[in-house]
Amino acid sequence: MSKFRTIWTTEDRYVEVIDQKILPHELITRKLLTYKDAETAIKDMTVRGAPLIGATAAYGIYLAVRELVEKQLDGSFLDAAFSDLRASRPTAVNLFWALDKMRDALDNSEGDFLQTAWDTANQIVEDDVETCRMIGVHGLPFIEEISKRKKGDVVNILTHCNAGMLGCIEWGTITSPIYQAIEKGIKVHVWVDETRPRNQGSNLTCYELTRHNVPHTLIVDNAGGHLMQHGFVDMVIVGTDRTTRNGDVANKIGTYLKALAANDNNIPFYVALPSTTLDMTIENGFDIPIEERNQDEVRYMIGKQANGEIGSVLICPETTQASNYGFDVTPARLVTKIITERGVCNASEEGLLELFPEYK
Ligand SMILES: CSC[C@@H](O)[C@@H](O)C(=O)COP(=O)(O)O
Repeated sequence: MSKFRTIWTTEDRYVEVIDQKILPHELITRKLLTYKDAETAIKDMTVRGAPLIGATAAYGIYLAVRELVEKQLDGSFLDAAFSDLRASRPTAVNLFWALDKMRDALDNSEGDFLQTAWDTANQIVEDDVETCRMIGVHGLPFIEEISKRKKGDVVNILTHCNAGMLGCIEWGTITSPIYQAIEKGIKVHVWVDETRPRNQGSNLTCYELTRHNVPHTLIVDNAGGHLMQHGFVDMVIVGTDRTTRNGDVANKIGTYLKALAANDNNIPFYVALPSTTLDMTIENGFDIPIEERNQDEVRYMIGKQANGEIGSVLICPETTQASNYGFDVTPARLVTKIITERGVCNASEEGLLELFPEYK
């Protein structure tokens, strides 16, 4: 299966990303020349998805070191880069993980800081590719099992937001088992929640499933419960932006409601978790900072208009105020299993520690 990447380096050692704000209508790339470009790309969601946010921040630090060296700036410039990038988005812990990793590497560098920053950021990217591939290896048996039970009939999988390769580097977390199932000839169909207000489901998940010839159907965010009640969903699989010590899972707003509906209908609810999204410093999900974004993301909808132009339309009275929480927390008790690059575990401290004993 041919894959594409969401972030890559150029011959002149800058960084390029896909502009996810205008997918699926146009495939345009943006070159990041400074750490400020990386910061803006994260803030305005040119790039998004926990692992990709982390990778972009890591390259942001590389770009800051490069600017510092080229313009002979002092260390306060790098400190500013770290604090600006840290403030770019609050919920996905991969951002802070990647920045800490860059800080450690620079603190322990024995000479060429620029090379250290370059190597470390590149390694973060390559590691994510392998992590996602392995999540697919460990997640595939769940799809295989359902396929066998259904005697080779289509396995219907519901997902929310985009935890595909567009949220990562390659493979994706929830899409990795799906792509690997398709490669094995298993019949799969994906129900894609549109995921208001930014529509990562309709814009991004549908885009990448189309690109990989995966049968899928777009549904409104409120359809999942109905589909589950009528036996049209065999499993739910979602990504995460931060999973805490007790197994609580923060993910795109609306994930919790899908977990409740899955639980009520005895449908397994899986979370694909790269270890870079694990936050063992937080006991439970209530302490996760939940992003609140601009209300206009709710008040307006963006799309391609009949004249071919990409634009927005107001969908409520001019004076109506909106609230825009970006994420919610699914309690561990509603999660059937967590699928990581090291294997599968229960959504609990015990379960996570079995796979990640270094956090004991
Ligand atoms: C592998 S990506 C996992 C999560 O980051 C994803 O499910 C998600 O919620 C993305 O939110 P976004 O606001 O688009 O960055």
